[in-house]
Amino acid sequence: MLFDNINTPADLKSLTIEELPALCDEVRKYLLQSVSDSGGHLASGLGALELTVALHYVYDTPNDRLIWDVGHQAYVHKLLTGRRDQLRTIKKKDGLCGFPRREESKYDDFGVGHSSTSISAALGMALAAKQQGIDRHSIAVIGDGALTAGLAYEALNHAGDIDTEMLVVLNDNDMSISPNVGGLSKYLARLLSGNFYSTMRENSKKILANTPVMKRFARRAEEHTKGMIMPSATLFEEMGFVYYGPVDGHDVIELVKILENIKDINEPKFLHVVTQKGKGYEPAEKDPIGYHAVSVFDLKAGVQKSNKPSTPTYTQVFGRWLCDMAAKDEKLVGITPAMREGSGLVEFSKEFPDRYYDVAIAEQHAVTLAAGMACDGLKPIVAIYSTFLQRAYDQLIHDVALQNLPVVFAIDRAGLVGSDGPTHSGNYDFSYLRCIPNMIVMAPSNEDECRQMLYTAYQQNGPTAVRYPRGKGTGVEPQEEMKELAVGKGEVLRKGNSIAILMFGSLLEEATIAAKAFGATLVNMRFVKPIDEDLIRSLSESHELFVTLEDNAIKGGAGSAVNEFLLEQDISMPVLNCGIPDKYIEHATREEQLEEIGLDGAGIVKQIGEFNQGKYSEHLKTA
Ligand SMILES: Cc1ncc(C[n+]2csc(CCOP(=O)(O)OP(=O)(O)O)c2C)c(N)n1
Ligand SMILES: CC(=O)[C@@H](O)[C@H](O)COP(=O)(O)O
Ligand SMILES: [Mg+2]
Repeated sequence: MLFDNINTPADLKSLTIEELPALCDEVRKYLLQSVSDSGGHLASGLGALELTVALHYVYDTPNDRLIWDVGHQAYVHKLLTGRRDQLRTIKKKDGLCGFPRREESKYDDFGVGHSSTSISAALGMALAAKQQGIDRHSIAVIGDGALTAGLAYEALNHAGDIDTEMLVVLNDNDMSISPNVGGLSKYLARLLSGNFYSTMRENSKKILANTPVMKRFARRAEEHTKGMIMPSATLFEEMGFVYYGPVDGHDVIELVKILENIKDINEPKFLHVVTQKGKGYEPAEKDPIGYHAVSVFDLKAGVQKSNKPSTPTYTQVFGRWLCDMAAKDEKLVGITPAMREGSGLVEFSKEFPDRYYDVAIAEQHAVTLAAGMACDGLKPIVAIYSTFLQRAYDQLIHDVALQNLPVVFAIDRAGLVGSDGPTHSGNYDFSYLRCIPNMIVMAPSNEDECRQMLYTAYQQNGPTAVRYPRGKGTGVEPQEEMKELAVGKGEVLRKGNSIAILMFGSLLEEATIAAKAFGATLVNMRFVKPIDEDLIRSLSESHELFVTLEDNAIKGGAGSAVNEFLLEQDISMPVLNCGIPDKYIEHATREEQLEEIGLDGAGIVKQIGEFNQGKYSEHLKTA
């Protein structure tokens, strides 16, 4: 077996080019077995497999810089760079990171996870090499989905204008997580049709047209070129790149030859590679969405759709609410930046196709689009992961909040997200939202409250945010009825003695354990902004310690809001702020992450018991 002896790119280079197709078959089998055993991102890696082998075969990594956009497709990169035996640990506690990570390997040249950064980073490294007289190539591998984000064009605009050698490889599989959308996707198809047919003519139509992936692209090309005038030069050439392609991204020998031919051309280069997401595993080829990210599954049976009825996740609660609210109000529109499935908009997109907008990977555009819609009578819901909303922070402030526009931000994956690790954690939205004037910020303690908060947010005339974690909460089935909550009001769940636990968001089970352990008062604060000042004031008169609790950074978080109020009001009151400490929390399960930072029940008990030299441990009820 060829792959048995391949641990580094140097080993790879010992093979003949003719051996590479067989190697790819072995790597594909290994990848499938490993990811079916461990879970992780799969379809993208299958699609980028031959490209990964060819790049490491031709280029001198790690001296040459190779940057993977998003990085979810880089499992084969990890296999070929000394991490084969660890691949089964990927995304697990103390295991490999799910994305390239500088600290993990000298072959991981740039940390990724958020899309569309690769061209900027690769250009930065190309310029650094040039300025320091280092002989080094710089390559960015970016998908057609990632190429829909504005950041990629900022980089292309710069890279194409300066005579610095670098290579941008577009891995075009016509898929984002969902099918790719937008004019660019159609443009790439037109490119295929123009260059595609000329390439096919040159390289003998029979061979290329009959490869499944090229046949599929031929159909796609036809579809998007009816009556079109073929561009004389591609967009990328107009921006200053030398354009090559499209080429079959599963023909590893062809890829090697092309990469060797263009490697030393001293220009900004753009290689358009066409691939199939999920290539080589029929279930994934047929369902690239379902195999984008997988849990452990049986290779023979494939991923099984779980049909056991259980209480809905927060995401499902949102998706159901969106449809129910849309049925009541025709002004409602739903916007997602390329996360239809993850954010729970599949049902809405089917029931209300004319009010559903997937704007591709374009978070900044999503937010300002919503602002424009809100100016002229619509009620937009921006469904977005907390971590990805970070990319549209200025648009949220400048275009929505400053103009006090009625946009609802349905923020999913808030707080610790588990196996995707620090690049995807939503640890900061309390901190980055509550400082913005006009914002209302809510955090539900269970799935029913999530529904009520979404409804409450929708009733407001200004910008609102409801943030909720990945997965399920306390398993409370949402009521059908939607009712408006009193804005800025929390609720006392449990009256206790001298300690009051002020909980913000989804740590209700953990907070309840701690409240019972100390016989403490437990408060569901519900609103981070406006915070329930009257409740805080009255509780301060009957308690001797506040414990604030949040699945958010302590710094600037909800606990800070309590601290600020007490200080402003000259209320002297000890406060223990429990939340995410000022560091990055590594990938693990969410439960392991919470335990690691003392936000599980026992951890909160320990924090309270040890606070101020154990002053309050006397209140600890004997077990
Ligand atoms: C800024 C940002 N928004 C959204 C995502 C979520 N996301 C991860 S992969 C992906 C699709 C990427 O499509 P493409 O670049 O074509 O890669 P492919 O999966 O097709 O290989 C998206 C939207 C992200 N990682 N970063
Ligand atoms: C790579 C990427 O950014 C997405 O695939 C992300 O991993 C999805 O996260 P969820 O699995 O929480 O939807
Ligand atoms: Mg793609």
